[in-house]
This record gives sequence, structure tokens and C-alpha cells, in this order.
Amino acid sequence: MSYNYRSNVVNSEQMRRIEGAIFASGMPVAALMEKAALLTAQQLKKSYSLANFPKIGVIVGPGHNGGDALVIARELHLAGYQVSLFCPIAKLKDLTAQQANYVKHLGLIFQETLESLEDCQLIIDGLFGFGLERTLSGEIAELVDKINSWQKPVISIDIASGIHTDTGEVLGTAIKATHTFCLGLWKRAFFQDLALPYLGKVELIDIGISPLDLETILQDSPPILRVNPDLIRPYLPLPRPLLTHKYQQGHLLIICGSRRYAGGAILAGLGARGSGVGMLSIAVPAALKSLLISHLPEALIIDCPETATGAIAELPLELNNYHVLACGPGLTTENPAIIEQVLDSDKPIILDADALNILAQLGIEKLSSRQNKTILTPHWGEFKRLFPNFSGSQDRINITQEASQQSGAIVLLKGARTIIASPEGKIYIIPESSSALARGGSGDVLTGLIGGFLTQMPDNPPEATALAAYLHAQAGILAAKERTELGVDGVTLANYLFAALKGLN
Ligand SMILES: NC(=O)C1=CN([C@@H]2O[C@H](COP(=O)(O)OP(=O)(O)OC[C@H]3O[C@@H](n4cnc5c(N)ncnc54)[C@H](O)[C@@H]3O)[C@@H](O)[C@H]2O)[C@H](O)CC1
Ligand SMILES: [K+]
Repeated sequence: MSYNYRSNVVNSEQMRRIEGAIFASGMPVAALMEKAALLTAQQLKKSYSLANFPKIGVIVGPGHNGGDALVIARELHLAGYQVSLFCPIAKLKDLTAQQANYVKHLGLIFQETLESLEDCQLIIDGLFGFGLERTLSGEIAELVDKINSWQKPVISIDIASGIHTDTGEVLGTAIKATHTFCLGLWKRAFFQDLALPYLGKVELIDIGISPLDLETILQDSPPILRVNPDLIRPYLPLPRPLLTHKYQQGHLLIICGSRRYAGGAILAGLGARGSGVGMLSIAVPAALKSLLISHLPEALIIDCPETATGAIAELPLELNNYHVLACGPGLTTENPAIIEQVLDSDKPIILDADALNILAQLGIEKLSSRQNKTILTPHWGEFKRLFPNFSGSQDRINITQEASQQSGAIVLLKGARTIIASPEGKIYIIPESSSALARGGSGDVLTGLIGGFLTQMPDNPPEATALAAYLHAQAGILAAKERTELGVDGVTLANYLFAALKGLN
């Protein structure tokens, strides 16, 4: 695999080792601090103009996060901002103490009380970075709570102080930043749902970490990759070969719908349509056939015998005739037998919604006898039913990885930051999304979309899943931009998939 500062996500221990390797190769610590802080100061001056933010308060911690803050304070001072400093912990690391001496020499003032910073238009949080090692308490916790109570713009350096760099947990209390500049490499906390309300807008400062240094440290552990266009574009089934026909582009079967939940079947079909899959068949209870044809004239609609309440009673099909099976949207949990039939097939399968609820009843061990790939796409509620052992943990990256190891399936855990883990250990993270997607029907679109891409990319199931999740999120973002977060129903979302796809290509 290729290493890249934009894609690789690290934990604090890896960050420390990478930093250590850079220092050991000759880069002076003070030089790297200078570079990181100068680049951050440049961005800060661009986003927060002297005209609008003439008075800036800087909170200086005892470690190198505080050192960064002091270099930034110095640069802002030299650029004409009026800068006030507050340093709540007396004992500073050597380099930080040196930086403090120099800003004193320049005439910057260390205030006696935090309150002296209350009239600033902006606060810079350089209290703790990835060196935070214990819960905030006492006066430090009070200081953090006081800053939060001011409700001013707060810019955190590297990470919001109080947030655990790996798990994203709040250690006692934490700064509620409105903007965080992550230095060098993305840390895991930036993709943990728990931490998002504390990080605000996030930006990566590229301090020039070379792929060589990344490889030396990261090659021994499975990669955690932040999905971005450069990473995922090579997997797109585009351009299509000049000479091809519909069956060469794959045949997806979606098993979905009930009289009660007819819409889920339509939305899954529309999601699959958005992938451009060559052939799409949709198995539904007989009563839904004409409805599905009216929405998806290009699909082959298979009418199945129904139960008394309108669920699929049986699948009169040879499932192995299809390349991929996607199953779940709108099914109801009435008929576990069809899920058992799907599990028995030799084809790759995607299970979502009630297919997951039935699997939870059957037991996750059922997957161990499968001969082909399984992709599970739970939201948190479904996840807890499938993997009750992990429901106590807050570290979504870890538990998705463990759930994948335990089940042997690719697990996609939906959330503000969707995580995808494969049993071989790969992790993909979808870095942005829209709360417009927190709405009934958006998951059905995703199931169809994953099915459609997996059908066209049979050799790369984790990447097909990541590609679908990325485009789904981008479609949500684009649609919300144009229609607000309230205007993105499932059909609209599906209609924006092509725009997301165009944005990637
Ligand atoms: N990423 C890079 O390449 C660069 C990062 N830089 C910055 O350095 C910090 C990490 O610095 P470090 O000195 O290791 O740790 P911190 O500044 O986060 O703080 C450690 C300091 O704080 C004490 N401490 C820890 N927890 C608590 C607590 N709960 N209460 C009180 N005190 C606590 C601990 O004992 C230490 O003294 C990184 O985030 C970047 O901002 C470099 O500038 C170079 C480039
Ligand atoms: K910080």
C-alpha cells in the first residue's frame, strides 16, 4: 500500500513514534514545532482577520502543545493582533519555557487570571495535545468549563484539550472548539462520533511528513484510511470498457420489501440504479410488483409468494444465478427462512435492516459457514443487537474492527463518521457527512448502492463498500447544500448520486 499524510489515520502512540523517527533522523524538535506553528498561524490569519478579531487570548499548556501556541501567539503579535496569554500550569517543558521567555521579551503579557482574556474575540487552545494522559480535574477542569461558557470562537491546536486522541472520549471535560487544526496526520479522535461536537470545523496542517517515515512506523499494523477522492477513484468502475454488455457489468439481486414497508424496496432499487449496475433484479412480495415497475422500469421485478401479512413467504429463485445478493430493506422480521436461504448461497451478500435483526436472532456464528463475502451495514441499534459484547465501548473504530474480526464479515457501522472494517484488518473511514442523512430511507439507498458497486468490483469488496458509503455521504452533502438538511428525502438523495459520482471522476 502507499502511505500518504492525507489518508493515513494514526493513534497517539504511532504519532509519537513517527515524530521520534523524524527527530532521530536529524530534524530538530524546535524546527518541527516552528514549522507546524507557522503554518497554523498562516491559516489562522487567513480565516480570522485582524479587522474582525483584533484581540486574541491564548491558553498555554505545559507541553509542546503549549509551545506551538506560543509560536502562534508570537506570529499573531508580530502581525499586529493584540495577544494576551494565560498559562495555568507553572512547570513548562524546556522548549515551551524557551518560547515563553522569547514572547515575554517581545512584550507579550502573561495574565494573572483567565478572566483577563474575557474581552478577546477569539481564544486559542494550546493546553494539551496528544500528550494528554489523565482526566482533567480541579482548576484545569474549571478553566475549560469557564472558556466554554463564554461561547466565543475557540481554535484548538492539534486537538481540543480534554479529548482522548484515540478514542475521542471526553476526559472529565473538554474544550468545545469551533475550529481545530490537526497537525501533521489525522488522529483517530477526528473520526469518533463522540468527539465531533468538541472539534468544530477540522483542518489538517501538512507539515511535510514523508511517506518513508510513515511506512517505517505504520507497516506493521493494518491501515486506517480516511477515504478521499484520490484514494477511492482508482477503484471506480469507470471508464467502462468499450466493448461490453449488460451481463458483463454484473447482475445484482435485491431481496426486499413487504406490504408494510414498500418504500424501502424502491429506495434500495434507486440506490442500485445510482451505481450503474448492468443488470438489476428485485425480489418483492407479489403485491408490490407493479409499484416497483413504475419506479424502476429498467429493473427485472420478481414477484414472490406472500405471507398473510404481506412479507416474502419464499424465494422461488436460484440465488447462485446472481453475482451479488443484497437483502433487508423493508423485509420485516417475519420470515427468518429467507435469510437462512440467502446465508446458504455461495455469493457475496449484503445484509441490512431486518436482515440484520433476523441474523441477530439466528446468531452471528451463522456467518462462519459462509463460503463468500458477507457485508453487514448496521446502525448503532442493529450493531448492539448483533454484537452485544461490544455495546459498552465508545470507541467506534475499535469495536467495528473487533466485530469484523469476530464475525468474519465486512462491517459498516453507520454514524456521523461511518466506519468500515474488513476481516483482513483494513479500516476505511468516511470523513464527512450530513445530518440530512439521519432520516428513514437513506440506509435503504446505501444498501442498493453497495450491492451495485460490489457487483461491478467483485475483487475489492471493502473498497466497493467504502466507495458506496463515500458517494452516499457526498450525495447527502450536495443535496443538503442545495435544499437544506430538511430537504433530503431518500428519493432526492438517490437523485444526487450521479452528481457525487461526477465530483469523484
Ligand atoms: N504532530 C507533530 O508532529 C508535532 C506536534 N507538536 C505538538 O506537540 C504536542 C504534543 O506535545 P507533548 O509535550 O508531548 O504533550 P502535550 O503538550 O499534549 O501535553 C503534555 C504535558 O501535559 C501534562 N499533562 C497531561 N495530561 C494532563 C492533565 N490531565 N492535567 C495536567 N497536566 C497534564 C503532561 O505531564 C505534560 O507535561 C502535539 O499535540 C502538538 O501540539 C510539536 O510542536 C511538533 C510537531
Ligand atoms: K489543544
